[in-house]
Amino acid sequence: MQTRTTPGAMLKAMREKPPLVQCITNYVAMNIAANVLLAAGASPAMVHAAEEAGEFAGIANALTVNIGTLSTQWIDGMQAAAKAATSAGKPWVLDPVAHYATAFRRDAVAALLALKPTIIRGNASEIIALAGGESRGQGVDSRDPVEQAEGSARRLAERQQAVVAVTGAVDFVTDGERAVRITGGSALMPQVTALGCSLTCLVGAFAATAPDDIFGATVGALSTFAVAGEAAALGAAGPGSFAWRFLDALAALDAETLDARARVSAA
Ligand SMILES: Nc1ncnc2c1ncn2[C@@H]1O[C@H](COP(=O)(O)OP(=O)(O)OP(=O)(O)O)[C@@H](O)[C@H]1O
Ligand SMILES: Cc1ncsc1CCO
Ligand SMILES: [Mg+2]
Repeated sequence: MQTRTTPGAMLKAMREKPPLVQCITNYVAMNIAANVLLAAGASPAMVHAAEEAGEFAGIANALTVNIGTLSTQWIDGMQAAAKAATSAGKPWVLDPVAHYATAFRRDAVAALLALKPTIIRGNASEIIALAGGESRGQGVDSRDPVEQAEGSARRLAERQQAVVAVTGAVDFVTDGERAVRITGGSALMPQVTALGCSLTCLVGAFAATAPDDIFGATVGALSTFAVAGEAAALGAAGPGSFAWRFLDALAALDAETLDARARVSAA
């Protein structure tokens, strides 16, 4: 492992001092993402209005920005919050949902990238397109394997001076120099909408807990999903029962089990 603290130690620290995480996320994800953060031990707040998003970022410990259900008013809130987080030295995470699909999304993401996100989390199609490649994504769904996005992720991390996380069957995390793969999870995860969006919020929670180890925090959050996903899949009959089992598995996960089951290898 190339991180300073283990995922389990970070999970424990997060539960001992729950971070306030401002999540600007989409209408589809709001409920499940808030429940995921509560199950993991963080305090979520879904605050996006332009009138208050910047002010709220001043009191939150981390910010996450997801463009899933975008509108002009939301963009103003996202930019105000990102600026406030950056100027207060707090980590913020960008989730560029389907940014390749329309000019509106592409422009919004370009403006957000200019505000220097600390971490970028997306699926393989999103990360390939963000680095300037040809992606096969269909709407919000990835149609590319993560292995194909590894080079794109490294280039994007260098260009943006950010940690980049690509998720899928095997996750990949890089800061441009270090890189790891994380295995685990379940094929049922992409069958439940907005689990990726929820993971982005959890990455924010881990980053709030370990702001001096952003790479390790990202690996910690992804490992938590991988281990909880694997546990939830054991008794699941399909996406419906997987969804509630996943929340239960997250809430039941302890630091020792996480560290014993997390499979992180250098890439
Ligand atoms: N085939 C798979 N096997 C195991 N885990 C998976 C698989 N596909 C996705 N995951 C896991 O699901 C979680 C969400 O990642 P995914 O790449 O599906 O996000 P996403 O496409 O942004 O999702 P959404 O847009 O629906 O929120 C991650 O923890 C990832 O590791
Ligand atoms: C289905 C969907 N549409 C816009 S955002 C979202 C959630 C998964 O990204
Ligand atoms: Mg997504």
